[in-house]
Amino acid sequence: MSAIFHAGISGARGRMGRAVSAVLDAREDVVVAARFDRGESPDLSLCDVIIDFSTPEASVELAQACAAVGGPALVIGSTGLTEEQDAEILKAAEKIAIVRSGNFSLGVNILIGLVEHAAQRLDARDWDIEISEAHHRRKVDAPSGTALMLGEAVANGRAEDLEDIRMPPWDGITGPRETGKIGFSSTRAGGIIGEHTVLFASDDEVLTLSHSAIDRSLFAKGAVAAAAWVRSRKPGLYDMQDVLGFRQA
Ligand SMILES: NC(=O)C1=CN([C@@H]2O[C@H](COP(=O)(O)OP(=O)(O)OC[C@H]3O[C@@H](n4cnc5c(N)ncnc54)[C@H](OP(=O)(O)O)[C@@H]3O)[C@@H](O)[C@H]2O)C=CC1
Ligand SMILES: O=C(O)C1=N[C@H](C(=O)O)C[C@H](O)C1
Repeated sequence: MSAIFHAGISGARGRMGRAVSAVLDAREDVVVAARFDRGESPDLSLCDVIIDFSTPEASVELAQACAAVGGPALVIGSTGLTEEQDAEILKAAEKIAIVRSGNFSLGVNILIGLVEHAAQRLDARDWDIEISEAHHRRKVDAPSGTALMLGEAVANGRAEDLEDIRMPPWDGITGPRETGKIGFSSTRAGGIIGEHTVLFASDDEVLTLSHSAIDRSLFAKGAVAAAAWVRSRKPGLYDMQDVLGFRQA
């Protein structure tokens, strides 16, 4: 058995916080040293690593607080951060190790590589790309963090900046589709856990790459694997590609 570590859960009473709690409680090598929500201040010194699925504001505050005292390490799953909030997380990662991902599932992290590969090989002059996602009615941000990661994968494959090729949602008299742009669309309904599809369409054929999350515990298991990985890393901003060993040296 690996060495015991002390974990904290931020957003502990939320959907993901409860899923993380269940995964941690089932492990013999983890002591849950802190569980906290809005308005509660954890004793950071009790934890080797904190897993955070809360809100953009709460994630930034937590990262700043941990960075100010040189630890614990963090796993951040919150989505919907602004560019400024992204920059604050990056700054905190100069002082502590942080794994951040919009999706902790193995399947999505494989999908990212497939999407980048396809985007690199399918000529942007012939192939249009649309990214669609569906989630439960309580999700507050759109497009999802995963959809944006898939957009980044397309942009990397095409050697472009996502912000330069991202289109506003289709609505009204839009005119014809601009060559080389990526469209995003979102559905919010019922209890859908998380569906993502990247559609590549030419005049002659359509290729779809997609992922379905069947149970929310999927993300919790990935986040706990990230916590076990990051607690002994040096300061820096990491993602699931690092945790899974997919990053090329
Ligand atoms: N990366 C991934 O794989 C995944 C990411 N997510 C993302 O995780 C986030 C949370 O999702 P979900 O669990 O469904 O949302 P919930 O709304 O169910 O849970 C969020 C929790 O965070 C709490 N919270 C709010 N402010 C603070 C704070 N300052 N400190 C600590 N906790 C706080 C909330 O408390 P209160 O209710 O009192 O406000 C609530 O308990 C979202 O951004 C979602 O998109 C979700 C699934 C997977
Ligand atoms: O809010 C959710 O539930 C989810 N959020 C993440 C996202 O924004 O991509 C990951 C997952 O799809 C579930």
